[in-house]
Amino acid sequence: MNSARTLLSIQGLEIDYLSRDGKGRVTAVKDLNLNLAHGEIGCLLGSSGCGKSTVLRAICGFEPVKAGEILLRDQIVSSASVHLSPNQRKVGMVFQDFALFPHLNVLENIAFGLQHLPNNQRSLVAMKWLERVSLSNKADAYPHELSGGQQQRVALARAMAPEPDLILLDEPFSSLDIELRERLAGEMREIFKANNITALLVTHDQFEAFAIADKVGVMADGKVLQWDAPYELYHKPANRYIADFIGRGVFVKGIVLAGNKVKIELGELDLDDDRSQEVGKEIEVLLRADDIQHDDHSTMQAEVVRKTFRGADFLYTLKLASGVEIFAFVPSHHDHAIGEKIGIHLVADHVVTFTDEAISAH
Ligand SMILES: Nc1ncnc2c1ncn2[C@@H]1O[C@H](COP(=O)(O)OP(=O)(O)OP(=O)(O)O)[C@@H](O)[C@H]1O
Repeated sequence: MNSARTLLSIQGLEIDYLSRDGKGRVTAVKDLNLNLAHGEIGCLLGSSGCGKSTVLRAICGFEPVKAGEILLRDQIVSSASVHLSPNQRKVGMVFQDFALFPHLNVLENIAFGLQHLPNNQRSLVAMKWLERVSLSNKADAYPHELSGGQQQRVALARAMAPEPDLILLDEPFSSLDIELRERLAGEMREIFKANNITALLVTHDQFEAFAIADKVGVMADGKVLQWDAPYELYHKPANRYIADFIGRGVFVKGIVLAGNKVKIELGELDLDDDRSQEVGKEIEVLLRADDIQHDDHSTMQAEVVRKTFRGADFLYTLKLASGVEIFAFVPSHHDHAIGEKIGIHLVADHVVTFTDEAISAH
């Protein structure tokens, strides 16, 4: 049963389409589950074609569902036998290209969704929302006179003004410059939190997802594989696919030692596991770029084989004596040449291991 604070609940959702040759059906979403509480920001993260947009369209009421249920405020709005129309759902949508009306000025764009209010109220309410996105000085401007980031804020104000229960955003940063995206994701989060807005967005960019969302669902092949806080996804990935998809890391071989430890080429790590592992068993250990620290005084050496300058740090690809390549973030004032050997040590304080399909994460 849903908790009283759950706003959106999706259970066992399945959606299919007519196949391109028209002869059968193809499944786009299957067995998808998630819950979003009031005031929470959720994000579906996955590569192209995994079914993200289909889920948003189904929540809006634009896509019929084959099985499962979508509930808003504990009311079924979509199932195999129930289908509320989009305007019965109190859901707002922000499209990828913002879809502002070019012939209306900013204030008129926002007022457009407020037809239910008397005329004298519409401009006042639209102005209030324009102030909330810090654009009251642009009320008379037309969309083409605004920057991409400003257009996005107008689109947000327009979606928020009718005070829907839930706002859905389809790739809200994809038409903006890459450098802007993370900053705008942070700004959007602040606007949603300040106005207690519940929102669900989709993106294929994990940095955007992490910058904005309280809960992120990693999607693959029509399913949400893990629905969790960004920190949990990074540090406690539920399976190998997620560990691989999130962050920069590699899997290295380890041997379980007595005392619940694991030995890898770089040293020993505590498994700290409730389920003790069989001594001598070979397992895989996830090593992220932030688990390796550069240390000039370390006797453990690795060769720089690749490096990417990221401003504050370099992402080094380092080759160990065995030939295994690992990643390390190193502050950018440590500028080492390709081919140079540098000292490193292991700083992993949580160990993510995989044995065949099973996983344990600490
Ligand atoms: N109208 C349609 N008819 C047939 N198949 C469709 C239709 N819409 C989507 N699909 C298929 O359903 C699957 C999921 O599509 P969807 O657009 O939801 O993915 P997505 O994760 O949002 O991708 P993207 O990031 O590229 O937009 C894809 O395999 C796609 O080809």
